[in-house]
Amino acid sequence: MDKLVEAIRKFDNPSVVGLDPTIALLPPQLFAGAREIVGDIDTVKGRALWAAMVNAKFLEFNRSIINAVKDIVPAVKVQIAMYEALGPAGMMAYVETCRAAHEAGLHVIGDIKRGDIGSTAAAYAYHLSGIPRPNSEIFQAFDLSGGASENTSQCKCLADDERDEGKPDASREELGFFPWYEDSVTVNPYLGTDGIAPFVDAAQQADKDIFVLVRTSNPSSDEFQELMSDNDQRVYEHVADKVMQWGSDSVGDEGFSRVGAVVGATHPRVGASLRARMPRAMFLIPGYGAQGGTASDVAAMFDVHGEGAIVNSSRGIIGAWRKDPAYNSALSIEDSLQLVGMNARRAALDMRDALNTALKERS
Ligand SMILES: O=C(O)c1cc(=O)[nH]c(=O)n1[C@@H]1O[C@H](COP(=O)(O)O)[C@@H](O)[C@H]1O
Repeated sequence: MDKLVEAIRKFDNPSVVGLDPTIALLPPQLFAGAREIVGDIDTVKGRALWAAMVNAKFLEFNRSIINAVKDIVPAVKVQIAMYEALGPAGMMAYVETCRAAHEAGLHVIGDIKRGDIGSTAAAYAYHLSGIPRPNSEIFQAFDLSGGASENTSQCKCLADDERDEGKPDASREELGFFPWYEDSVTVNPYLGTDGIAPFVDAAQQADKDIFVLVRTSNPSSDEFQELMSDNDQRVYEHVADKVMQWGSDSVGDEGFSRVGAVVGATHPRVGASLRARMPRAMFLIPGYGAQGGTASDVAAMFDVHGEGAIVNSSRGIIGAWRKDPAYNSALSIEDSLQLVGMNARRAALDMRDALNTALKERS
């Protein structure tokens, strides 16, 4: 987590902007003329065109936000569900969003919330470690290796593209190619250690991080997470102990392991107790703003130095333009996107200031 801690310090801002676009969060003028372009929505072609158009607009919208906040926030969290919902083109919009954020110098948290049996988790973990070269196990499993020169050259070509951008170092080159542009991903611990271990290994290999769901922000999260076990511990406390264990071999120079914890802003008391229980875990704290969490709710989830946590707001930032009286439907696309960016920036600055004030006031 060293790089994330450094980025937070650089901007004196422990917050992350969530890029969770939906059609309702985009200014309607972005879809002007959609009917003519899409034609008959009840045809396969019409729906495919609509999905492609929405994805292109998501990307345009995200870029305007990234540009507006890249000099004041350290990170973005990109929620894959919003893109996946639109089919294959959505995955490209996800990747291009991550790429745009990465190229703007932002730390990219891929909110992919994966978790599965070990062999499947190993495949998901390629989000971090990169897609392997053709002579490696995953290609053999799909029978794509064995002298398949075409595949070899395809992979080499993708690696070359990256080399041209001057990104990967030699060890990354050996691993494979990196189409996702994520610095960390979220994972679900419900399947236990074998579902998490591949992510920990991949993170270690690729100098990246993971965030494990420990105490989530949503209303029914207590159905399982608060259950009491035989030894008087709640389920989320067991998960917290596992997070510490999974991260024990990867504590960085700043004192945090590669295995962080997701703790909802909507549980201030539990969050404070988890802080003490997981001193080496960086917290990713969603639930600020739209879900009701406030700066004073999350202040106790930071460590004594006011570090060790990053707070996410998605709708509260990317949808801030909707409350701006300066918005009107006659604005041009360019002007509406400028308004989106300006409001996102203002909301992000307000959030930064609120968090820093709450951190100062608690001591
Ligand atoms: O892992 C997450 O990021 C996450 C965990 C959690 O407990 N609660 C939670 O809201 N999230 C995510 O954080 C974002 C919250 O969005 P807003 O409520 O709009 O700020 C969404 O992408 C959620 O999927």
